[in-house]
Amino acid sequence: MTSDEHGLPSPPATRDVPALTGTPVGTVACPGDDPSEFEFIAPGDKGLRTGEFVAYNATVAGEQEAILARVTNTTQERGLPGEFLANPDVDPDEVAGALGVPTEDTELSRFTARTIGYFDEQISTFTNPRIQPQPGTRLQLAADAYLEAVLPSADWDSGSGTAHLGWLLNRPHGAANIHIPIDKFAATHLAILASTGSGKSYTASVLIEEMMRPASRAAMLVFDPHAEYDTLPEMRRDEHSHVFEGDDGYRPEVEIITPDEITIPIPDLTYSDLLALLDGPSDRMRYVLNEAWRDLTGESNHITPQDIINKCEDVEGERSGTVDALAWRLNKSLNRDLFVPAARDELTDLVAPGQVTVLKLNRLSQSDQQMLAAALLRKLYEAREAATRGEDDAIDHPVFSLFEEGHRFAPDGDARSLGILRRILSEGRKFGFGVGIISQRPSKIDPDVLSQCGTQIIMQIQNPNDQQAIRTSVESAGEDVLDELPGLTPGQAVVAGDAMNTPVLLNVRERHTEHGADSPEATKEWKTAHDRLENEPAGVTDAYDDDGDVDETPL
Ligand SMILES: Nc1ncnc2c1ncn2[C@@H]1O[C@H](COP(=O)(O)OP(=O)(O)OP(=O)(O)O)[C@@H](O)[C@H]1O
Repeated sequence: MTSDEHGLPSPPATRDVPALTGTPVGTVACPGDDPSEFEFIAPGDKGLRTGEFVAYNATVAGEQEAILARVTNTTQERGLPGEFLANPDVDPDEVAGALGVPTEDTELSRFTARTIGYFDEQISTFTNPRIQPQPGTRLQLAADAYLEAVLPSADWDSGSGTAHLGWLLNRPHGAANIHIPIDKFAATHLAILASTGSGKSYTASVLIEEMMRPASRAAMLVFDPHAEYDTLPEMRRDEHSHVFEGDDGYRPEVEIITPDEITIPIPDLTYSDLLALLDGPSDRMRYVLNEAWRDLTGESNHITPQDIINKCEDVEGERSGTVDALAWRLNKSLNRDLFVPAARDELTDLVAPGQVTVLKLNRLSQSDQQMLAAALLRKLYEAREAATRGEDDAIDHPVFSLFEEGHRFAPDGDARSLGILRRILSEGRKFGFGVGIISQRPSKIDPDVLSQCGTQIIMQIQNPNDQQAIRTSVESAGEDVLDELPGLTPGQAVVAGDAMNTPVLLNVRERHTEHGADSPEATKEWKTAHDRLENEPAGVTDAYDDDGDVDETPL
């Protein structure tokens, strides 16, 4: 492990690949079922687990190459006889003694491993030689420094920013750190998928912290329906200055936009947004509104609900029943604090380099959250398109947008935000617009959206439908890796896709800032709330009758 002057892990400094091999661990027994697989035997006490990396030497085109393989399965090869172990009164050591074998040698394991290949420094990725190791070939544990250098698809010489996500599972804390290239997942998008409570928002916060460090200074926008990212301003605290402060005095800006500050400008809506807001409009109402909206948006950047109603009246030529019905519907849906008349002409308050903006959407309905996302994403996307074409430099830097509860914004079904998200995910790379989708229900995400997320961080997933959705949408994670998902514990993840040369299992690192989304400790909070009620001064309504029963007086 390499670290900086503050002891923080730092990525490999050069493209030079360190030696692959390390401690001897086992011996190849035979080929496996699949042409890329082989089986090997190793003593049980070597601590090898599924997901671990082993290596062997082979001659490829006349050159000696060290070949990397991943352990995909493990079974017991030989242990103490079951009939003795079935009797709990018999000490296993006595059995081993009676058999004449030392206890530490009685466990042998048979492992299946899948060949990944040798690391080709010319093309900075693995090449599978498709040569099976001969039975009897010695295997070694792949060295930490080698794995740090070759697992992520980062170009260490380029000086591009990387995110320290954690360290390889099965290795000691911090022994083999994984730094993933930010440019890769910011360009071809990211998905963080896991069951509830498995560490999605924790991992997303680790990524945000990494992206906001001085080496990256990202422009980030977080759609946060559960107010889980409130603690990010801690990045600016002095105690974290060794992590987040640059030599030039840079510190990340954190803008937390609260629900009452969030607005949707009416001129930023489309005709179909308006229709979606209205309660069951008739065909005639649709026609009138369409005409009115086309005229109005061509004329002004400041539109009130009354302006729309007036324009509808112009289209009809009189205050008809259709206009009255539209007026009732428009007032009902648009006469709320959420909608404002003035178009958003400034986006730089929301996205700026070195700034993460968190939109706390917790008091908005799901359809309002989708409407807000649709209007804002369209604006941002247009700005990025214009900047890339050299037509406007309002947002002249890439943008990365993260969606908590991603299935709300890009559901496998209908949502105002789905169309623009699909577009950004398929074309955003050209315009420097990256998206991160976080979700506990991969099966409820639009399959096109999910399959366009080039890098995946997948944590524990139990639900078979969600596992299946990942299998069909995520090409890069092999069956052997996906089989691990149910057994992962919070904070453990599989990382696969564009940011990696091969999938890895890792422990996500600890956050520098506090985690803002811990589950409430229900029993403790009930007791505290009960004590508070008991000690309330006289005159305050008591939830309980004198006899201790709940007071059922109607409210
Ligand atoms: N890498 C980690 N290191 C330490 N603790 C972690 C890590 N990842 C998760 N945890 C712990 O696991 C718990 C759940 O994490 P988190 O809130 O991120 O889950 P989640 O998947 O986002 O859940 P939800 O779907 O309910 O929002 C947290 O209390 C957090 O403290």
